Amino acid sequence: MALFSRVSGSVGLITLQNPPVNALSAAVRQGIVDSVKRALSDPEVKSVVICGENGVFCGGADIKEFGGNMSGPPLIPMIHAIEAANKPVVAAIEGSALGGGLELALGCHYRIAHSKARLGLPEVSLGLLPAAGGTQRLPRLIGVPAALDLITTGRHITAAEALQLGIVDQVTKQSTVNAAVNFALNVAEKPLDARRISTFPCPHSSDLDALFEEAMQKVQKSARGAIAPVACVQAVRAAATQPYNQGMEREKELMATLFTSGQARALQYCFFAQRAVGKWRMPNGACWDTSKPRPVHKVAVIGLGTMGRGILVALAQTGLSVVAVETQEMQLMEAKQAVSGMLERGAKRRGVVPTLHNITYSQNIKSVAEVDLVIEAVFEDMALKEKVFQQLSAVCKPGTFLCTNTSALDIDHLASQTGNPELVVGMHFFAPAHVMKLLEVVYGPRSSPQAVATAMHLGKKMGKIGVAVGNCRGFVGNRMLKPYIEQAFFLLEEGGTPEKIDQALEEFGFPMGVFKMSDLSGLDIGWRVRKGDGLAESSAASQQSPRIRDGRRYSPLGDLLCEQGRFGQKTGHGWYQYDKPGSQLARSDPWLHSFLEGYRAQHGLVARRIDQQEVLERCLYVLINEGFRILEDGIASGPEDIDIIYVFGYGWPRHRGGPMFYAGMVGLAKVLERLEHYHQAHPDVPYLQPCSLLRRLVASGSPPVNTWKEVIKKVRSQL
Ligand SMILES: CC/C=C\C/C=C/C(=O)SCCNC(=O)CCNC(=O)[C@H](O)C(C)(C)COP(=O)(O)OP(=O)(O)OC[C@H]1O[C@@H](n2cnc3c(N)ncnc32)[C@H](O)[C@@H]1OP(=O)(O)O
Repeated sequence: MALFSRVSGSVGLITLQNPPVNALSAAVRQGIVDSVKRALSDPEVKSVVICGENGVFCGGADIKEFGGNMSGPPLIPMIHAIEAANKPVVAAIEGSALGGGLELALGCHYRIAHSKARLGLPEVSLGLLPAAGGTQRLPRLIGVPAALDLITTGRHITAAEALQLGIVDQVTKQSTVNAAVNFALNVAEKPLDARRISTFPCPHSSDLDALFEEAMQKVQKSARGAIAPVACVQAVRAAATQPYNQGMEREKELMATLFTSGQARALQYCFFAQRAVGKWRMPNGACWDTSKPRPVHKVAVIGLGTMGRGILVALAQTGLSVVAVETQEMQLMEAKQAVSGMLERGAKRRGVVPTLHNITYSQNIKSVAEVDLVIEAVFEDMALKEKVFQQLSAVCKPGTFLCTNTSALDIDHLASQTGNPELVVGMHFFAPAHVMKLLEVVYGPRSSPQAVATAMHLGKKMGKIGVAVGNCRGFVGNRMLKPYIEQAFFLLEEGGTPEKIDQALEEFGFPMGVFKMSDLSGLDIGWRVRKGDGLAESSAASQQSPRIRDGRRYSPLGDLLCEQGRFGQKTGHGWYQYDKPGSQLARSDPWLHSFLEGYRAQHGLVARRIDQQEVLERCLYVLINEGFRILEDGIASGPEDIDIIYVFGYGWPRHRGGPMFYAGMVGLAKVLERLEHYHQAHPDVPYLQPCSLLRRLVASGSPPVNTWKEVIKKVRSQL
């Protein structure tokens, strides 16, 4: 809805009403159309202000309407009618003016924003473009380069930046509606011709071709196969090179292609999935409604290696007081310097004061006695973590939450080392922890709902997307990664190369393939785990067949590289070679190729040609299959949890919606058929055996992803 009222005698005030973000639903659009007509026909009204209820101007088109039948007045003529009005229309922007909301404001003759408002055209992140004239008006208002930046990145800007760019005419710290009404009173009789953005010429540089070529190259490089950013550039190009009406036709044509694309569906699914995971639910039904987080004022981080430092930075940036404990003096000094640098650089980027004074450094674990929550980030070794948890349990005040940043170890076992296992949860951050958005909050069988609520709440404060998951080896993300990496190793044995396998995965949209990723994280990490599991034995010492473990196919390739001291980027050699230890540019390594040839010859393996399709099917479907097992086991509460973990923690291309959504797009029957096919060819690889939940979903007609939870409930109730 939109409410019309008359204020200050002659100002027509139109208030958008659609909580929580005043999205432009059919009813809101109808309300605007009716209110504008009323304002223009009322002789007492001399000027108009458009604002949003509850301190939010407008969050844009109603995304929930996109999947269905879109009724109600369309946006474009509605905005044209506002721009063509013969009375001044002022947008009073508080909170957010995003997407269609900003396009509505660009149709107004003036824009006044509150200093805390955020503006942007984020349609690209939903697989769309600003198709209510945004691609045509914005470049005419602020020039091509600035418009390209905002439209292709979808970034939200502050009111100050909007003022600097010329998007808004005034910024206020007072009541925006009052400021806009006063402004409207002042401009009531002013001519409007120079205020209609669609009539502006598009300001250009002399070499438009070069400018757009550069923009297109930049966008294609970062888009990783997403089509919307490319369409955004094409639409802005139309604004720069064609008259407004023709540009609008081009915008419409490009939008028509995007609107029905699978990518737009995937990206919109991600939008809602991200919000759905924020409303976590444990198997016992605990959620925000039943479990309130306990206030956390003081936090401790134990262990200042790479992960601990990142966590410390993220915590300090929230303004919380943090105690940082590192027992090794040298490591403590290095960490202190590194953390200060990270905080200073981050503060400079954000134009704020660095929060260095929030941190107290100590070598003594007893200094955490008064904190409300501890995040342990010591080396990934169970014996060491056990000891730390025993110490924490002894020194912390009663009620302190004890969290571990383990990426795979048993939360329940660590909880059993303490006097209060209900206070223990996992907080699994992703490297670099001050940058990566994902946080797996892992509950064990004894973790209290309040501990989960507190960890989720703290994560949100740190700017993380928390996903609450159950306790199992590797939790969700790393558990699914294991069969994915295993398949990549098998593909190498069968004739693949790191380059070809990585290329297939990068063309799919991952920022880096499995082997480059493994070189980056360090091959020794997996080696240590495999040694701990009794899998990786030195080839000389091994009593077992080198390629079989417990009757299952096993590839010792990773172990053999580690035996050679090839740990990846940090040693200058891994699956690739690097100019020097620590360099990032991966180059093909002839040594590796002859090593693979020798290995195949030694084991009687005949290399065959492996195409891109096989790489994708084997690596991705096996990962998806494990995702179904995770759902069946109740470790993740729904496919959205898995998808958000993969999109935000593992580089899964967002425009493909996450692995579980992707499986639905490919067709569950096809995923099942290909898994059966590969399992038949490799019966000694249990991960390839299709999971029973997948079979059940296919048998029940492959229902859409948002209905799987019902099927899962049934399957689990029958177990
Ligand atoms: C035919 C098309 C023609 C023209 C092109 C125009 C296209 C568009 O305008 S597309 C939409 C562009 N807008 C956006 O992408 C903004 C999306 N929203 C946000 O970024 C944020 O929600 C916010 C910054 C506006 C507010 O953030 P926050 O306060 O953190 O709240 P939440 O994100 O949790 O959202 C609360 C609640 O609102 C729902 N919601 C938000 N935006 C929309 C929307 N545009 N349409 C429908 N629903 C929206 C969101 O899902 C949450 O719902 P739940 O509480 O049920 O989870």
